[in-house]
Amino acid sequence: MEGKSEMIATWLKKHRLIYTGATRHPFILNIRDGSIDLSSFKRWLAQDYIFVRASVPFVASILLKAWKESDDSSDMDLILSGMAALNDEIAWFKSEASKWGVALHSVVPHKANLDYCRFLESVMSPDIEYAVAITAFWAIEAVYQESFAHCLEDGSRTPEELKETCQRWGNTGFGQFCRSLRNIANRHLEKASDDVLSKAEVILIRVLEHEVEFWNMCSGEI
Ligand SMILES: Cc1ncc(CNC=O)c(N)n1
Repeated sequence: MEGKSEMIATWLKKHRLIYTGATRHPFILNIRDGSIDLSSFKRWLAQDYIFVRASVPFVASILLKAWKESDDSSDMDLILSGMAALNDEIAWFKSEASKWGVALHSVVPHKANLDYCRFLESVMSPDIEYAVAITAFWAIEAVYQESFAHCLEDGSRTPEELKETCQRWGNTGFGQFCRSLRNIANRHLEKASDDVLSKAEVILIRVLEHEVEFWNMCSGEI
């Protein structure tokens, strides 16, 4: 197989439409142009809190795979920093929810969220190779980074009260974290068999589809 060195770039080119669908979703474009409906934002806040909690065991499973399978101990340091960020994030969701009057304990997860959390659980299986799982982790984080960074670019009209949310994932430190994850994924994909490569490509597409469904759920009237 030719050119295994930048698999992520190859796949992003190949699956550009779905990637753009996930990172430039109307939900994000509506934050960026200031037309976001606050009930949609609150729905996102409540549902994402559930998703972020489900991300903790997911990231823990990746930490375990890195410990077992990686040849580079700095992988673990980065993944551990991702876990620490989730801890801060959970505290942030609680304070943000109380600011917006959203009662997190009574939130019922919607179908798209349940489906996505079930998908995360499937990737936690010990049968899923590290290269595949880290590709999924990168994609999950990259979608949020690219989406929220877009809301902070010059010319955006993001409402003042939503800027802190956009900063959470749109900041340059998180951008660097995503680039480091991408480098780790590329390095492991380079050594992977064709079978593992095709599994990683499928996982990447699944993540992007789940992200689109998640935004759809937040935008909808349900
Ligand atoms: C649905 C979804 N996708 C990605 C992220 C970003 N990861 C951690 O915060 C998130 N919070 N929610």
